[in-house]
Amino acid sequence: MVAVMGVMASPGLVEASSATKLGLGSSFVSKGARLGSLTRSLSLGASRRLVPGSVSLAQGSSGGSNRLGVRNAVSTELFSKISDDDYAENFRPPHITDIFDVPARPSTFCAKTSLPLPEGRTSNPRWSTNLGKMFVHEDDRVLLKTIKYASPGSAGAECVDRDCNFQHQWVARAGPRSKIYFDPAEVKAAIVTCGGLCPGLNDVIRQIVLTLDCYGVEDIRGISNGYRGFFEENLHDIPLSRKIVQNIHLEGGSLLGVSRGGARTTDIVDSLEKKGINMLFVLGGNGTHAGALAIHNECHKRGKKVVVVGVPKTIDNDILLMDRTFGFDTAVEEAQKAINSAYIEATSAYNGVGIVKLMGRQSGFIAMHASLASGQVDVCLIPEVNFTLNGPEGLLQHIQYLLETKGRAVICVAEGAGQDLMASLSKDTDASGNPILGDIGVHLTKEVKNHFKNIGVPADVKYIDPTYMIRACRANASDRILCAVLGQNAVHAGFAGFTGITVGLANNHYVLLPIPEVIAYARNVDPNSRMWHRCLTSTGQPDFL
Ligand SMILES: Nc1ncnc2c1ncn2[C@@H]1O[C@H](COP(=O)(O)OP(=O)(O)O)[C@@H](O)[C@H]1O
Ligand SMILES: O=P(O)(O)OC[C@H]1O[C@](O)(COP(=O)(O)O)[C@@H](O)[C@@H]1O
Ligand SMILES: [Mg+2]
Repeated sequence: MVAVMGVMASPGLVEASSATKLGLGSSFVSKGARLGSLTRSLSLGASRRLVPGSVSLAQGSSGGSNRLGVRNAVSTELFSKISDDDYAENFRPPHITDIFDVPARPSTFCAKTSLPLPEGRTSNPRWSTNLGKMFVHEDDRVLLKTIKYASPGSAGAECVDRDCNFQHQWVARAGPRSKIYFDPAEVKAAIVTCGGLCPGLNDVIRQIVLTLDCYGVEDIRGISNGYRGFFEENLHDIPLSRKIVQNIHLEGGSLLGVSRGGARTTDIVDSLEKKGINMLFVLGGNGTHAGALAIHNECHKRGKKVVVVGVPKTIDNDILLMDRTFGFDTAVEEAQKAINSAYIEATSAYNGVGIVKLMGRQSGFIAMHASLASGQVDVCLIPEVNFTLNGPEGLLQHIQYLLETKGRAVICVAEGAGQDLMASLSKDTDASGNPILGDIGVHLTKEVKNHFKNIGVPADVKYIDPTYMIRACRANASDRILCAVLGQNAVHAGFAGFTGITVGLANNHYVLLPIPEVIAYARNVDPNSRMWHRCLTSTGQPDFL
């Protein structure tokens, strides 16, 4: 059980001593922000699930404090003492045998051949001799966090008590098990891709199909256009095989198509039942995984032996507990072309200003990493950090200063940044419930042009929006490897009987995580993180507040 204990606010832990020109001080997030998310997760947490990342005293990686709107110092008895056992319980991936009485059988996975097994055989005799130690032990675990912080005030510290005691957060290791819970001949597998596009979707689809094939599964289908493909009459399933997927990774997009909206769990599970699907692979982000969890719960409620396994897809990299999600690396790399173009335009023009907008609805990871990587960005703006346009500390004044001192300015802005600066802030949402954002790139461009026009200084402002070009491209080599391992591990997890889980790269190892742990809230850039400070060090920008 979780025993509540108090942690008194100690301002020294979280507030920077002095606000420097670099603005590091004001970027520190208050303890209140952190506690806000813990309180939220606990009060919402019907399942008593813990969100380990949300209990830091000194770090605010869950939604910038500006988003959570909780900046007060906290002196109430809010913190929970979380034991290693609590973590073990919360990270235990749900298993089909938790609910159904299903016998284990020897694995049919054979990585070396896709040839059908000889008549009457359920296992391949070559394993023991040829494949050596290929199976993961069911008790293998990966340590999620590896740093022992000496103080809650240490950079990036995540602590659950005032002494910052080390917590063993063990999570299940991904990979093929020697025992499986499905007869491949009886498996009807389906793959669905939801939400927005992301480089690498086809790689993951391909790897799931190839791995299913290695287990001996023949009935594999793709669901068209996301969750809608389950119930929209004009959408038809796509048969999948090793041959069909062989070269799909050479193109961006999704062979199956994507969509937003259509979170009709009952209809989806009706469709699963009708089609006899018992192994469902769901590729998508936070919303998709919420849908996958609902499907998993509904299947179990109906007594259907179905495993639901997620593969996190988010170009924004906004899923908790993972080192990175596939497509992110490619996005950062593709963004370099746009930033470099903005830089060339800005440096070649007389008083040139280059503005590049990158994706990142709530999380500025792409903008932050792309800015840091490029070394050509003077100002990086992300949703997690507020800024002002006007006044002596405002962005426009700084651009003027850059033109005076460098003769150019390059701005990289995440699409979710500065939403409060636009007059007609829309409350509309897309079909999935995501906020429809104002175009901060267009707004900034207009404001910069107006500013220089008003003060009678010529400025040549160029705006580049490469967002969909970045999202639609094929994955780079590094992401393709990530996709390969995640896709393969998703199948291993399904055959091993895990359900309501997702696969991920955590602390450089491949792991299985219960879905609620990764979607408790969107992962954000922590304005107090070392990475954001590195970005600020590189750009040299002030804090604009
Ligand atoms: N809370 C939710 N519960 C169930 N399904 C959801 C939920 N949020 C979104 N979905 C569904 O998941 C799919 C993808 O969601 P979306 O937010 O567009 O993309 P992403 O999965 O990348 O976050 C959509 O079909 C949407 O209707
Ligand atoms: O135009 P669309 O399809 O709504 O996509 C735009 C959104 O897609 C994203 O790239 C990723 O969103 P998802 O993770 O929900 O797919 C966001 O950064 C962006 O706001
Ligand atoms: Mg979403």
